[in-house]
Amino acid sequence: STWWRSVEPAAKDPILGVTEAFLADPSPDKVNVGVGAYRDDNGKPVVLDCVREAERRIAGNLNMEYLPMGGSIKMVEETLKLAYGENSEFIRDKRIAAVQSLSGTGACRLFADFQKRFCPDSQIYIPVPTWANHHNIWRDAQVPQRTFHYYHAESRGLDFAALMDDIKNAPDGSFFLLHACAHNPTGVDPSEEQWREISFQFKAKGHFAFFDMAYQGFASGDPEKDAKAIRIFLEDGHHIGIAQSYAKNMGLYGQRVGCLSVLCEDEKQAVAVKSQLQQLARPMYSNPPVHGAVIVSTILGDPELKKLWLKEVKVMADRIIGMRTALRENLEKLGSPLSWEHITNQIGMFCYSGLTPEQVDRLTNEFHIYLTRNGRISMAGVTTGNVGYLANAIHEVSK
Ligand SMILES: Cc1ncc(COP(=O)(O)O)c(CN[C@@H](CCC(=O)O)C(=O)O)c1O
Repeated sequence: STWWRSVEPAAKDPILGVTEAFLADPSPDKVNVGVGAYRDDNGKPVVLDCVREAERRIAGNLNMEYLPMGGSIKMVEETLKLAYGENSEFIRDKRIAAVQSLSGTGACRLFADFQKRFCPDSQIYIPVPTWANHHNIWRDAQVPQRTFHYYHAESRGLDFAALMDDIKNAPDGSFFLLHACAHNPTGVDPSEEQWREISFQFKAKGHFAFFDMAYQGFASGDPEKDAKAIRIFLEDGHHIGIAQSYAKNMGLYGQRVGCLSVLCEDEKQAVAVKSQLQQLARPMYSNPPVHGAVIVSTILGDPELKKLWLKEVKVMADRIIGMRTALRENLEKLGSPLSWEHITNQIGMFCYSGLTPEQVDRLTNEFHIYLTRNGRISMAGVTTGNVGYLANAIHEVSK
C-alpha cells in the first residue's frame, strides 16, 4: 500500500471551486459571477488588442532561453513605473529591489517567504475580509496572522474608526497587508483623506505596509488614480512592499506575469534585497516564464501600444461601472425593500452584496447563478443580457 493512503481530499477552493461548479452545470441559464476574471458584454473572456499586437510582434522572434532568477529586467522596469510613477526618484536612485513574479499570487508568496526568512518573529495583519488566498499564502510561509477591522457590514462601507484603532493598538513596527485599490471582496476603498490618515498613523507606529495591487487601472480606469494610496505612502517616506499583477488589467490571467518590489533605503540595500528575493525564487521555480513578460514589456515599451492598453483597460473598467448602475437600477425597479446603493458606491471587480450564504445557495440552487458564499459578485460576469435575470433572482432571495 502507498505511504499517501491517509491523504484526504483537499477542501474546495472558495473561489476557484465556484468555477468548477459553474462549468459542471448543464443549465443554459447559468451565470458565473464568481471568479474575478473580466468578461465582455457577451460574457466572453477578452484578449486585449494590445496583447494580440504584442503577440504578433514577438511571434517567431522569442528565444527560449532562461530568464535571470529575477525575471525580465525590461518588464520589471516598466512595471515599477506604473506603481512608483514614471519619473520616480526611487527608480532613478535604484532604491527598489524588484523581481518578476508568478503574477500577484507569486509576488505575495515570495514576499511572505522573504518576511519569514528575514523577520522571523514578525506577524502579518490581514484585513477582514480579504482575498481568501491571502490566508493560505502567509499560512504556508509560516507567518502568524492577525486581523484588522476593515469592512462595516451595516453601512456596507469602511469601518474606518475600528481600522484606525487596530493600527494604533498593534505593536510598533507591525506588518500590514493593504489592498492598494479595488479591495477584494468588498469593493470598498479608503478615501484619499483616509489613506493620508492611515499613512500618518503608520509613520507614528513605524508599521510596514505591504500593498497587494492586483487591479491597478481596473478600479477607476486610470492606473495613475488607482496608485494613489501607494503614492501617498511614498510621499510620506514609507519603505513599502508591492505585489503587482497583469492578470486583470492586461488580461494575462494564465500567463502568470507580476512583480514583487521592496523600496529600500539605498542602492546597496536594494541590490542585497534583490539577491535574496532571487535566492528564494531559485528553489521554488528557479526563474519565471518568458512569454507573458515579453508581451508586457512589448506593450509598455511602445508608446502606441501603451496608449492602446490604457484605452482598453478603461473600456473594461467603464463596462463594469456601467453594470453596477444597471444592477442597482434593476433591483430598485423591482421594488426591492433593501438599499442597493452600495452596488454603485463600491469600486473595482467586485460587489459585496450583503447576501447571506443561505441566500447565495438559493441563487445557485434555484437560479443557477454562481458566486462565492460570502456574497461577493464579480461584476465582470454581469452583462446587459443577464443583469435583469440576476436582479430578479437577487430580489427573489432577499425580499
Ligand atoms: C487581491 C488579489 N491579489 C492577488 C490576486 C491573484 O491574482 P494573480 O492571478 O495571481 O495575479 C487576486 C486574484 N483574485 C481573483 C482571481 C481568482 C483567484 O486567484 O482567486 C478572485 O478573487 O476572484 C486578488 O484578488
